[in-house]
This record gives sequence, structure tokens and C-alpha cells, in this order.
Amino acid sequence: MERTKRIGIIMHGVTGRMGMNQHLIRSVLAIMAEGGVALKDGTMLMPDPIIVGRNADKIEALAKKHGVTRWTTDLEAALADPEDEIFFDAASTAMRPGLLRRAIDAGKHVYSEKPVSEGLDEAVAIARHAQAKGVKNGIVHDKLDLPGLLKLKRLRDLGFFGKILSVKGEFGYWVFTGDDLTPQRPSWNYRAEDGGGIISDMLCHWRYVLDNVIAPVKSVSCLGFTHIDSRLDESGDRYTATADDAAYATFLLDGPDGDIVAHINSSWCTRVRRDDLVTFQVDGTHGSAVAGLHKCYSQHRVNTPKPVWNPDQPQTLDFYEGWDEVPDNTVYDNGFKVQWEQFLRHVAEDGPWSYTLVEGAKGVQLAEAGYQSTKERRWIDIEDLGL
Ligand SMILES: NC(=O)C1=CN([C@@H]2O[C@H](COP(=O)(O)OP(=O)(O)OC[C@H]3O[C@@H](n4cnc5c(N)ncnc54)[C@H](OP(=O)(O)O)[C@@H]3O)[C@@H](O)[C@H]2O)C=CC1
Ligand SMILES: O=C1CO[C@H](CO)[C@@H](O)[C@@H]1O
Repeated sequence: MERTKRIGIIMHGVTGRMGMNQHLIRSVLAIMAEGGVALKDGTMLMPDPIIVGRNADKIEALAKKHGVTRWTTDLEAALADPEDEIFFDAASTAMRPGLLRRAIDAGKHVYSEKPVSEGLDEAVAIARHAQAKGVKNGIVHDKLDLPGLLKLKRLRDLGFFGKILSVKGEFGYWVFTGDDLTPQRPSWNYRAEDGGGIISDMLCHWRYVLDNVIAPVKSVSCLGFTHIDSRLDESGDRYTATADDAAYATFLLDGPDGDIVAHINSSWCTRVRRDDLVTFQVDGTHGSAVAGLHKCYSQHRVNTPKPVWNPDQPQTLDFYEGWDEVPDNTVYDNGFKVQWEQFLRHVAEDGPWSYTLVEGAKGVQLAEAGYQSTKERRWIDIEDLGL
């Protein structure tokens, strides 16, 4: 007979975009709708969320809309309840280290959106605190479970590329300022004083993506920029955009056959003419591949066309030909949900889990180095954090 075990989760920041859509609806509620997470001994681990927010009407309405039976505005009381073992945070970045510390001190296992913090010292301190208190801890690393990146990693693991030479990443799209269309991202993203900034947002992703899909990052040169310095907020009021809204970053990676050069542009001020909102091209001696969020196309050296530069003639080659789509070969679930299932197994039965707050700190380290490089206009080496 199938047994069920409850696991209580305090979810904070779920009235926001990420917390609501990816973590509450598409992960925790989806897992509940599927009957829970199957543990090794056949027990079904069933999440029991309590959602916490500062606005009572908003959090109650969210709970009612999705059939969540427990909600509160009292985080202190929620943390004091020993029946809820996990604290999760997806609120704005600036508050995060303080919240994680309170939860760890209350004996909770902690799981969190990225980045762990705005600065490296805080990220290292909170990772050490979790280690010292012996609580399980995790950081979201959603891009690693994107089908496109899983395929890219598979190509690397199978040796498809030969010696990897370089990586080119393009991330971003046009985020409306409010002067024409309503902005599709929160205004705090564009205010440095509220934890905004695309370097802080994206370089923590690029750290685990490069480390795990290509090779470890060993140094960075970055130019952060605020292209648009005035935007309209959620109330239609004009504010000064103080945070960087584009980052042009070059990385040196410690590849198995020598250094790999990776360059990734991240921008909220670019119009998309490419396969997807993020694309990565990997070039190697034996083959190349281009991955988006879902799809990945490869070109082996035997299929590589031989262009000849002739500005006097219109181009006769179609460069999109000669690329083969890497097949799905499997069913891909939502990456946030996959990671929730892994973290829940990690808490319940010590299942495998690599993406601790230490990995989160490494992400913040790269972001901080990106800011330092921008400020000092030089390459910054990425040291071992010794954690
Ligand atoms: N992994 C990924 O792909 C992504 C991750 N993120 C990360 O997720 C986090 C949230 O981003 P996003 O969802 O875009 O942000 P939103 O602005 O949409 O949501 C912010 C959330 O934080 C809450 N909040 C803000 N200030 C306070 C406060 N002072 N006290 C209590 N609660 C507060 C808001 O509550 P209220 O509703 O009451 O205002 C809301 O729930 C960020 O850390 C960001 O870096 C963001 C985008 C993508
Ligand atoms: O923080 C982030 C900023 O937004 C991106 C998407 O638009 C996310 O992928 C990312 O996690």
C-alpha cells in the first residue's frame, strides 16, 4: 500500500512573478497535483505549503485562487512552527540574506531564488552559516534544466565538439520603458538601490551554466552599462534607472584542452533577431552547436560549408542549412519543478544535491567581479572561495 509523508514548506515572495508562476504554481502545486514526490522506499512525499506575504489581501486572494489552505502575513510565527521544515524565498534580492539567516536560525532547511545576495561577503557568510548549523540548503539553477542546455551538455559529454574553442551567448530582449508599452519586468530591476542590475541578475546564472555545461570560469572582463536612465514604474510614475541594464562580458574558462573564450551579452535593451531569448553557440574543432531554451542545432565538421568572402556578389549560401536539430529523445519537465523535486528528496532522504548556497555564492562572486571589472576597466580572476 502506498504511504504518504507530509513536508511543510514556508513559501515567501510568492505574490511576485517568479514565486507565483514558477515556484508555487508550476512546481509545488504541480507536484501536489501529481500526488507528491516518490521517495526510494515508495513513500509519496506530499508538500504542504504555507504562503507568506506582506499584503494580507494579496496573499489570501492568491491562496484562495489556487486552493492553498494555509497563508499568513506573520513570517515570525511561520518560522516558529516546527511542523514546517523548509523555508523558500523568491522575494526581491535585497532582503534575501537576512531572511535566509532568520530561517536557518529557526532550524529550517532553506531553498532560494538567485542571487543569494547582492554582495559576496553576505553570500559567503550565509553559506557558512548554513553549513555550521547543518541545515540542508539550495539555490535555484533553473537554466541547467532547460532542454536546450541539457542537449548542449550532452554534446559536450559525448565529445561532439572535439576541442572546445569558444562560446558566444546572447541573452535578452527589449523591456518596455512604460513610455510606450507597459514594462514587462518589475521596476526594482532597474534601481540599483533596490537590488536591481542585469550583472547581478544574470552573471550568477552564467557562472553555473559555464561551470557545468562548458568548463569552470577562471576570469572575467565585463562592461556593465545603463543604456536607458529613465523608466516608468508600476504606478506609472517616472523614476531614474540607476542599475545596469546591459552587460557585455568575456570569460576565460579552464577547459580540459586549454583555455576557452566565452563571451555573453546580456541586455534588456536589445531587439531579438535570433532563434530564442537566449542562445549559446559553442564552436569546437570537430563541430559546433547552437542552443536556445528548448532547441539545439549541431553542425559537424563534415557538414561545414566553405564560404568565400566576396562583397561584390550577394550571398549564395544559406547558413541556416547544414545544421541538424538534436532530437529530444526524452520528455523534459519544467526545470524549476525538477529542481524542487530534487531538493525535496535531498531533505527527506538525503538524495543527491549539488546546488548549495556555496554554488550560490560562486554566482554572486562572478557578478561582483563583473561590477569590479566594469568599475576598474580590467580583467578580474575568480579565486577559489575555500568553502
Ligand atoms: N531564476 C529565474 O529565472 C529568475 C529569478 N528571479 C529572481 O527572483 C526574485 C524575485 O524576482 P521577481 O519575481 O521578478 O520580482 P517581483 O517584483 O515580481 O516579486 C517580488 C516579490 O517580493 C516581495 N517583496 C518585495 N519587497 C518586499 C518586502 N519589503 N517585504 C516583503 N515582501 C516583499 C513582493 O511582495 P508584494 O507582492 O507584496 O509586493 C513579491 O512577492 C529575485 O531575487 C530575482 O533575482 C527573477 C527572474 C527570473
Ligand atoms: O533573473 C533573471 C532575469 O530575467 C530572466 C528572464 O527574463 C531570468 O531568466 C533570470 O533569472
